[in-house]
Amino acid sequence: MLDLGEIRKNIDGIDRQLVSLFEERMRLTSQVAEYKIETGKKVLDPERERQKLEAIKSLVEKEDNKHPIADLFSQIMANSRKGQYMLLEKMGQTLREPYEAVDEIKKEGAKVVYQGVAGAYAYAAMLDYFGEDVDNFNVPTWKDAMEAVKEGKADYAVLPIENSTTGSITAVYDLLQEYNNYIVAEVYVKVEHVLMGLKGTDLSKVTTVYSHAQGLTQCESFLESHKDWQQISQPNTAVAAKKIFEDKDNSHVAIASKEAAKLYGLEILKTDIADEANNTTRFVIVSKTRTFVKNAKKTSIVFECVNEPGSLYNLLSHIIYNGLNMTKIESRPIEGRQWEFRFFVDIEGNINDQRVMNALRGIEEESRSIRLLGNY
Ligand SMILES: C=C(O[C@@H]1C=C(C(=O)O)C=C[C@H]1O)C(=O)O
Repeated sequence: MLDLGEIRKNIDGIDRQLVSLFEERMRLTSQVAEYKIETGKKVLDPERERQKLEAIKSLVEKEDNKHPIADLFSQIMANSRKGQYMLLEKMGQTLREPYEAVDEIKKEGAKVVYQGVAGAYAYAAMLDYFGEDVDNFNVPTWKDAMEAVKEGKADYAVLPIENSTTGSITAVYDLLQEYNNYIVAEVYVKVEHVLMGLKGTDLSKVTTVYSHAQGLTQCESFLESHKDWQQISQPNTAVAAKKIFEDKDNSHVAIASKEAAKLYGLEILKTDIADEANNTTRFVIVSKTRTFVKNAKKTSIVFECVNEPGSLYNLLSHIIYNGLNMTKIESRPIEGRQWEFRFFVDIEGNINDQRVMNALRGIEEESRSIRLLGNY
């Protein structure tokens, strides 16, 4: 009968040796880092790593151990690189481009662009962030809003990035990649649909309800109890509200935001009519300048990795290794390279946080490309 306790004691002895050898190896790789700091040589040396893995595989006696030993040494080398990036960042050898750190994003006198019409949810997000008196204008598309910021016609654009029920707004992610604009803030707007009509509207005499198709779908249960109402969709909810105001027919009602009701002087006939009580959209405030608030808590990046096994896993390992919390990952196809993707990632932390610096450094060194999208 084998003695489990005895076997485990032997394993413990071997592990002690492995740990001490590992630490000795890490000390040597720190010296390599010092050499690299002096000479400007890159941390990752793929050829050396390839040769190392081949050499290590040839050392094993048992064929079955070839794969596990290569796996183990890949991890050891990846960790030695992470340690080296940490040293490089600590020594001030950062690759990060400079940015302007401010106490607050400047709102006074700012010109703001949003997509849609007054009373739409982007409009509500803008008022929420910049205040009721904001100098603003609107454009037909999200791309127009990005363009207005790029050309300096607006200081900031307000763009929806994700909805709690329907998910990411992928077209906006693509625009963040296409334009060199930065995310400087975010705003969460609860999409609260209300029923509105002309002052004194009698619900029992209503014949027609206008809204955006999404608005009608999102209030399905409420509309079930008004089956006799004809449902007519409009380009967006604010246009539906405007229609009620212009048509002056008190048998017509609209489903839109509270802001739209206020803007067109309509009476709110019923609140909270959406099926999903916590329907929220997250908007980002985008600027042409690299200006981030000092107390920013979230870092957004976009990177591309090479198309080979484990490459995404390896890049994400920089986030895990530095103990950071990843709050979002979104993949989007890369134009002109079929079935290759770029990844948009949000992590908790300020870009001056040592752990964030280390992780971004590692991803920067080992990805095909990386761009900082914002810190807010
Ligand atoms: C330690 C070095 O840096 C990196 C890590 C390696 C390792 O841990 O063996 C090997 C090559 C480099 O990618 C080195 O260049 O020797």
